[in-house]
Amino acid sequence: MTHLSVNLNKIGLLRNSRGRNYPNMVEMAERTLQLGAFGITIHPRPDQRHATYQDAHDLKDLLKRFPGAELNIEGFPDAQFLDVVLEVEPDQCTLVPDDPNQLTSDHGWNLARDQDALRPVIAKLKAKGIRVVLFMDPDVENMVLAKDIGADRVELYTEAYANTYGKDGFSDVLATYQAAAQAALDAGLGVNAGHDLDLNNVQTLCEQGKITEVSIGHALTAEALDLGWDNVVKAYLAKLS
Ligand SMILES: CC(=O)[C@@H](O)[C@H](O)COP(=O)(O)O
Ligand SMILES: NCC(=O)COP(=O)(O)O
Repeated sequence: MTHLSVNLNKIGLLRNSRGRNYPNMVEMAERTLQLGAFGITIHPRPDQRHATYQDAHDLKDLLKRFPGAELNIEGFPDAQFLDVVLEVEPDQCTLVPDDPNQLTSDHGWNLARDQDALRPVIAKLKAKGIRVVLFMDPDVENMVLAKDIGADRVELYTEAYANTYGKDGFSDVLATYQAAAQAALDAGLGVNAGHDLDLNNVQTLCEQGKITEVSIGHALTAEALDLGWDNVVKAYLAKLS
């Protein structure tokens, strides 16, 4: 079974578009956890275009009422992000190499270049008992280094997987992800996955049992426009069970 962490960025985007607290992030998170989701993910970006730093605090308070459920905060480790994460102390922090002005996350870490900057950040987060995940492209050769610099898990960036799903050449791309997941496991890392996963493509990625957790938000929110939020969360849980 693979854990489902629902990314609520797009709930924040809708909320922020009208300047009122509707839809309410905490209420949507509570509803999602009551449906059986393993956790909640948010990715507060420096411009707080969707998830905010205050959401991180509010969701941490909510998660105290759901023993066993987890809060995952994703983002680039700039000073403000790290201050918030070290104060909130989520169960998991996924470090993502995004620039502030990126539309969305679109690449994993270049560990050969970034390892010296990442090591102290990872150590500081782990000293607080926070599980640290590195957002990574599915490159087999980087997994040992990810472990060496202190990561607990990697999150495989799955846009390439999603873009080729069901098309010519997909089997080769799937093999790349499965090999990267196995290399991470062999290096002593846990394996998460995320970005552009959806109800159609998520099961194939997870069926070999190598993926501990998927975080899904954009497609899940769009699918909920057709199927309803509760039905979509339940559908993902069924696919991942
Ligand atoms: C790291 C990643 O791929 C996603 O978790 C990210 O949160 C997507 O961010 P947006 O919701 O801003 O596109
Ligand atoms: N880390 C991936 C995530 O949290 C959500 O990505 P997406 O489903 O919004 O593409």
